[in-house]
Amino acid sequence: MKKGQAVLKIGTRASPLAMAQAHEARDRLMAAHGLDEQSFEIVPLTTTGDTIQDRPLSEAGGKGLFTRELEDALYDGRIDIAVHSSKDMPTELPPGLVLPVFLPREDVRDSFISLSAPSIMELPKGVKFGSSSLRRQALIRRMRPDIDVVMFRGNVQSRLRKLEEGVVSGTMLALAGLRRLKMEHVATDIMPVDSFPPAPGQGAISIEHREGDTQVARLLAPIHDEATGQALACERAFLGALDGSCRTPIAGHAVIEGDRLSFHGLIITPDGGTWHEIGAEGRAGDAAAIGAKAGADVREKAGAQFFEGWF
Ligand SMILES: NCc1[nH]cc(CCC(=O)O)c1CC(=O)O
Repeated sequence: MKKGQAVLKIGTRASPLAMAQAHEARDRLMAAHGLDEQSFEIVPLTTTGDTIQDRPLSEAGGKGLFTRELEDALYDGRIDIAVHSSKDMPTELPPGLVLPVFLPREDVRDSFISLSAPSIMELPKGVKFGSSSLRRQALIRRMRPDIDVVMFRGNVQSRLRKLEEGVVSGTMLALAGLRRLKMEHVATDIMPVDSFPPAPGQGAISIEHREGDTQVARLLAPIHDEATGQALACERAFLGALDGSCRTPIAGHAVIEGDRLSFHGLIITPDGGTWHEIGAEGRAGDAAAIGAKAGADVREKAGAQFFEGWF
């Protein structure tokens, strides 16, 4: 792509966080190739996941709700690339599409947000806590079985309003999202990864495009971050081995140091009462195999009855 020539169409959800992620991808492409804004068009699309506000996404069909519209637009050429939160990406892609590019990962941790207590442990007994993530709900219940965990959706602004109105006493958001929105200051506390492990893919932006689109692949190559790609290969393989869906509280976090990878995974019942953890280490180049084995191992450790009733 040369200056003033073809325009790369960047598909994204229309939410403020998704738009920030699309701009980050565009800015990295501009810097890598010495291009200006005229070479790119950001195309915001509304997805099913954005329009359903009244019920848990896990009931509405789970993963894919945020990505299907973008994938249709890739198929019919309305967009050339789709920028995603990796956390929202199903482990299996539709035919003819690839997800080969990951931008350098933001902070993977969850943040606790409250106007009434400095930490989860200091929340008064029995108060309401809002989250729509089954993983966060289960991990909160593990820490505080007395707390009333309620469904809570919507963007950052609407969640903060509900906190002010006293609808809930606390909620949780990915620190990465807050940072990208320049709203880190609303975080009350930051959860440690050991006791509150993040979702597979949390904090990483990924880019999907049509298989065999070599022009786009070449354009994207310089903005891919290899360490993030390896961590994500491990985490997504872990999720895949567990048939990961939104109905399954699963956490998985891989850390890359040089050519080494270490992984921590956890599966937990929705009530937070029972969980199984797994640790794994190996070569970063074996990321996907390490994640898949960790998934198989934790599944065996847990036993079939662990999954009954909620898979
Ligand atoms: N499912 C919504 C979603 N997808 C990605 C992020 C945060 C940003 C990230 O993890 O990269 C969020 C919101 C949240 O969990 O706070």
